[in-house]
Amino acid sequence: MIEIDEHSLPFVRTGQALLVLDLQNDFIDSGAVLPVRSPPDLIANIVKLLPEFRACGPIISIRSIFETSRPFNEPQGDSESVVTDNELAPNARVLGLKSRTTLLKKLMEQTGKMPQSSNTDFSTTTLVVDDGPEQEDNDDEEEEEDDDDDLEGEDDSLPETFLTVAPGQRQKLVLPASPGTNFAESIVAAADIKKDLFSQKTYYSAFKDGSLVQTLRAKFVTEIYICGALTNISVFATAMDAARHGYAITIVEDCVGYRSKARHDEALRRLQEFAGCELITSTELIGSLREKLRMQRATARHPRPQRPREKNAAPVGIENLMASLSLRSAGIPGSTSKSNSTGPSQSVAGAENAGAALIVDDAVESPDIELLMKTDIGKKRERVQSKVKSRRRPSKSVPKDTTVPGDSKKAPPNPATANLSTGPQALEKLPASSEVEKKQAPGGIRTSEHRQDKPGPSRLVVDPEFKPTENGGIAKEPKAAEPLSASKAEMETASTNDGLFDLCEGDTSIFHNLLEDELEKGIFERLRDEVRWQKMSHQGGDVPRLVVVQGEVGQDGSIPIYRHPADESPPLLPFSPTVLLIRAQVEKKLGHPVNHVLIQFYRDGTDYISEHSDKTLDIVPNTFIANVSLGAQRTMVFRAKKAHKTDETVNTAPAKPREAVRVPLPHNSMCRMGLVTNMRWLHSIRQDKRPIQEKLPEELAYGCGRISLTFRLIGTFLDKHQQKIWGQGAVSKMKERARTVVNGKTEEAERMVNAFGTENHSSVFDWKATYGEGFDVLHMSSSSKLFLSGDSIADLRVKLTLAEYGIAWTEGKVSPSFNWKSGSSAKDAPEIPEVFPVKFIDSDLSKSTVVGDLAILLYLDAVYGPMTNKKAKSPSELAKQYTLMHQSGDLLKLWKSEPFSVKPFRRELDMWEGFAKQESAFIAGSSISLADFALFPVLLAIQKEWDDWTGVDNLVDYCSKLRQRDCTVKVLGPT
Ligand SMILES: O=C(O)CCC(=O)C(=O)O
Ligand SMILES: [Fe+2]
Repeated sequence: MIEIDEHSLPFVRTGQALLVLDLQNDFIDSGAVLPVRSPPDLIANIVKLLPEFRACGPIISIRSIFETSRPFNEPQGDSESVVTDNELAPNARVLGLKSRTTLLKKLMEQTGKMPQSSNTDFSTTTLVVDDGPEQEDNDDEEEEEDDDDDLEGEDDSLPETFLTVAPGQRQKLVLPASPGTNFAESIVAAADIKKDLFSQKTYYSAFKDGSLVQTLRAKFVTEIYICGALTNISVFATAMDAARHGYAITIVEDCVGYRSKARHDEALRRLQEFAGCELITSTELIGSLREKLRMQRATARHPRPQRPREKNAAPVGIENLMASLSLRSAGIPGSTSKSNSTGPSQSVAGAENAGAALIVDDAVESPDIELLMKTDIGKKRERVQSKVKSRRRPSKSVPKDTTVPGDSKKAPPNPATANLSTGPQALEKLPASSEVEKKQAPGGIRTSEHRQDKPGPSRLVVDPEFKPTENGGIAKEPKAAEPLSASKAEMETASTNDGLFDLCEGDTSIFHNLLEDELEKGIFERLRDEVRWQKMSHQGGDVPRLVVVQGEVGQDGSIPIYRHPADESPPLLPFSPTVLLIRAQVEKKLGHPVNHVLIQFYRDGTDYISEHSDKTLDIVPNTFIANVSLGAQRTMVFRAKKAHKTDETVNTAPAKPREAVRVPLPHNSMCRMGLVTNMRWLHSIRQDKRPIQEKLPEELAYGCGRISLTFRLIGTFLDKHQQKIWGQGAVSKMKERARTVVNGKTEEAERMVNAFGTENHSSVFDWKATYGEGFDVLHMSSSSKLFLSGDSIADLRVKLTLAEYGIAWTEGKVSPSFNWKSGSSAKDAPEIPEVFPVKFIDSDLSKSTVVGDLAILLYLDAVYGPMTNKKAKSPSELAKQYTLMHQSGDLLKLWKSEPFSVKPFRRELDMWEGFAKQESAFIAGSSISLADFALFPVLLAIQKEWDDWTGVDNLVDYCSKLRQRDCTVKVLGPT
């Protein structure tokens, strides 16, 4: 085997591209068939952005042309993800459809019938929604337009899913060679025909036709910016696909067009949540691009020292290689081109259209790191290496009537003193002493001043049995409280631990060397192999990291519950031994206990968590959130939230890129995040797709895997049956008055999701007003869940039944147990079976759960099957169905028997041939039944390997008939 020294490989700086989607006459022209008129400045914003972006990376304009009808939001393989009204929460749907309903009524009056529609965003919901009362628009962001669903005067009978036609329907849009597919004039005028690329697609997603990835690869693009139309259709499908390809994606918020604000918002929400997309405004992006160019010019004028290489390392070859290709430079002012691999390493690899995106910037440290950190693009470029930096901005005073758990009253730090050399010196800016011991804790938390057993900070104890204070158990709010900060003893520990302090709002710190040697040794591997990781899936894709939730289980079986907007949460398991040891150290540093941990495994640099604020509905006020990092170093990016419209600066301050602080999180460190920072800043762990030559050894350590443990002190609890809820974030603050949990997409769930949204975008957040009443919502998802077993026959049996009965489901996967030491599946985890049985969780209020394929079949048949709404089957019919269902197992057993013996197997096949030969259409009678769902997957599996089907012609016919059936096509695709 040839060993490759990764560090001697040529080093190429990767770049970004702008995708401009579907800006064609059918959508943009004054006579557009499906006009996209929101936001009103859409085209103006894009036109302004194009020349600015061009200087930094390729622009690829892509239009759509109809080829064949494309499925969307279906489970099968080539279906694409888009957002239609069906994906909206019920209230948003009412909002989104309000004016459409009026329109529809008009249309009905005109035509005397309903518009034809199949599988459109219009079909299922419009008919049932009345013009409800005007909903309050929760969105308080100044720059966003009002709900602009007003399509008065336009033909809205066309669905937005313009590449999908129902049988019998005529395609009206994006027809090949029609003027509607021409790029809009304004876009052509703003294009640079020599530099920009133009392409076309026949799917919603620009990636599905296959050539885009190659184009991007050839240009070393790893970051994609997307603009165009519609946010919820092509932009959404493209970004979802881009995420699957591993690109870092940013949506230019005011450069994506839509027809419905509700669908636009939902698409952006999902893109952030599921695809890790970031949002940026065109003004911010232009600011960043300019800053980047300025940096490049400065760099060109003052070449930086080359990254140290090992003495005998091979020379960097890519510059020579690229220089020898006769490619055009985009001619960026100030850029230099060097083909000398031994000189200072700035060089331009001038690929066609790539522009500055390929500038090789190989410096160890930027002389102007401050600047880089301010630019959004610069952030992605810059490597914060040995010099990490603590930046703060002046703490804004929080309005009196605002609940700010853990707010700071400290004097605003002077930004001028928060410079590169901060680091441990910043300790002097810590408050002189902790207020924690003195503070009146919220209801349910007892402060014990004198802990005899252990030295260290005083201990807060959350008691699930707590009696409420007069305001219902919550801390007296909205008094702005002192930050819960480290005690003096703690600070001393911290100072010897070389961390970073006073970050963001001054209440957030990084502690290095959290665990002592003895505990630290081998902890990554121990934890990795100890906890039972779960893959979570959302929208057909996996959440980009593995997760597990652990917590303190009370003697009565009660558990803390942390709610945030997600379709599903893994079940809470008791703290495992290694986690308990880490928790003890964390509590020491925090000065208060924690009772809940979300453990996440970022398997490599492509795993990430998108930008968010932690939701404080269930987090006890005046506490910290602790993120412990083990394994490979990653960077946490804090980005200040947009200014709130009540913020006095908002009308006077010019739009500028939002402040960002990048904090490296080394192995064995802990980020102690204060709730004021959480309120005013978003945080994320972005994808890190830099080539390994660019990464630091600590970023490459542990096979690039990182485990984070997010500890919180939770004040909301569930009883052991997970049926009753009480405490801080629930309606009842007292256990004695615990109320029944609410599941499904209810009005209360929607209010809770809206409240979460408010917390995510408000930099001044009124906890009491938003969360004070409490929510009893537990599971929000209304679709049923299917956890596949990996046994293809069992899984197919269930899926066919679901598809036949028209039950919507989303698939989850329970990750198999694995042994990270050997990289194979676990042999030494006997308590976890190798194959989990297939599990179905229904969408009913009690989330009825059935395990095992045949059990699920019986359940589905009983609850959703034809017997439930038609006349009951006769006992003899049922007897036949159930018996044959059972007997399909015998066939499977014989087929799988080791050693395989032909005779009994043949005999069994002949028996089934007998059933198939009977007049009836299906195996147990004239209609499809459980016997078919159970048998057909077995026959399909046999057909894959067994060739001798002589004498069983009826069985063969039976198989091909079932293979053509809708339910099978839905699950397996067409033959
Ligand atoms: O992995 C991390 O350190 C961040 C996790 C996080 O922010 C969260 O789970 O809310
Ligand atoms: Fe977080």
